[in-house]
Amino acid sequence: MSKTHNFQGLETVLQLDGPALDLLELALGGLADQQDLARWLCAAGYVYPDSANSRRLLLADPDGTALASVEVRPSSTISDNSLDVAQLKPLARSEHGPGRASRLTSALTTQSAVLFSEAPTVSEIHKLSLSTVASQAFLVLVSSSKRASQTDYPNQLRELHDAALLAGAQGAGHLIIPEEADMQQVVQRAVMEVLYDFRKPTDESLVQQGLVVLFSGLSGSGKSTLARSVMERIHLEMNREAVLLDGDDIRRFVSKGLGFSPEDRETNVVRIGWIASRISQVGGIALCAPIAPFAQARAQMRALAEQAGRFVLVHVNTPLEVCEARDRKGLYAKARAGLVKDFTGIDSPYEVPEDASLTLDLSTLSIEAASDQVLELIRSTHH
Ligand SMILES: Nc1ncnc2c1ncn2[C@@H]1O[C@H](COP(=O)(O)OS(=O)(=O)O)[C@@H](OP(=O)(O)O)[C@H]1O
Ligand SMILES: Nc1ncnc2c1ncn2[C@@H]1O[C@H](COP(=O)(O)OP(=O)(O)O)[C@@H](O)[C@H]1O
Repeated sequence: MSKTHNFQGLETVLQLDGPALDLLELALGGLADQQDLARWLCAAGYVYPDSANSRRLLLADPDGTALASVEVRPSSTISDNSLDVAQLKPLARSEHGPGRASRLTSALTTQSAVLFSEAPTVSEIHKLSLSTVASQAFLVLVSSSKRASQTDYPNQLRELHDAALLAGAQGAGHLIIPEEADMQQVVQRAVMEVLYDFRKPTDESLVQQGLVVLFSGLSGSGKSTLARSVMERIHLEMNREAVLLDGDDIRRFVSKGLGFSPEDRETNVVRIGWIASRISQVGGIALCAPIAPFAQARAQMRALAEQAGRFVLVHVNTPLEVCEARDRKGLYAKARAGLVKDFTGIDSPYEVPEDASLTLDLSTLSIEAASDQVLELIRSTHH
């Protein structure tokens, strides 16, 4: 999610993520409307129209480098709950994203272009090399931000550059257009003359969508046991990559040193959310099994995950009495005796989720029956 803070105490800095950065770059290069950028900033919750009394913002990349400054004010169109942007000024060159050197961010004024939506096929290269105009052509791969974040994208770019060499074309580059921008308009602004348009209708179902599943519940409720069973079945039955981010492992390797105060728990859960969303971004399935007792941290995890792909929350609501009776680690006994403080369910709260896609009581359901339900949910979120 976006981060807003003051830069050297002077101006508000908005740290943008992938699609917003792509849109900013297009707007700076004259390929997208500044107004599209304003709408995106509002829709994604970066700025709120009613709180913007004409102010200057610095738009930064995730490293905090300010790429542009912009003035925003509430929209002059009364019905439009958005912002007007003015004076969008570049400050630094972008360095994020794949294939930086061959990325098109302003109009190709001198060359004619051949458009692709994936790496050129052998027959397309052949057709191109026979053409009398091939030597004037520039090959352009037109992609979305989502497509460009997939792991095979660098390969596609390499194949595009090879194709340009083989066909004797002028060169190759790629245009990354976020879903929020008008693709047709960007292409028209970027390319003066289209020699061939080899683009194929994009079938989104072919782009494997990532998923984050959060199993939240009390210690001993069965989160890890269930998540492990789900992971094995995803590998076997769906032939997909799934990674288990177990609460205990994360505490050992990622959140070592953190305790169980509400602040430390939030930090822990958001870290898991960040790692999970990176897995999801490349089409993987991340299964997370922390207690995650607080709604606020779960919401942050959801926001991170939904930027990358899908998110589902499974509430493992095995009753406290059962978890306590299991007490595999003896921690409930210690908590009751006051030897362990801030123990969830004893002297630290568990806020029951109101946004769970599934609620499973593992004192009455077998692991097989529970994992059947989770698998069904996962399949239904994957078309
Ligand atoms: N005070 C306190 N409260 C709750 N749990 C405690 C506590 N101290 C240690 N443990 C052990 O730590 C595991 C929970 O860690 P999590 O990272 O999942 O918790 S949280 O999401 O950050 O709230 C949890 O493991 P699981 O049983 O796998 O859930 C406990 O074994
Ligand atoms: N139906 C069930 N589902 C999940 N766990 C069960 C079930 N019945 C018994 N158990 C036992 O309960 C314990 C749950 O522990 P674990 O999966 O580590 O929970 P958590 O990760 O929520 O702390 C395990 O020892 C598991 O064998």
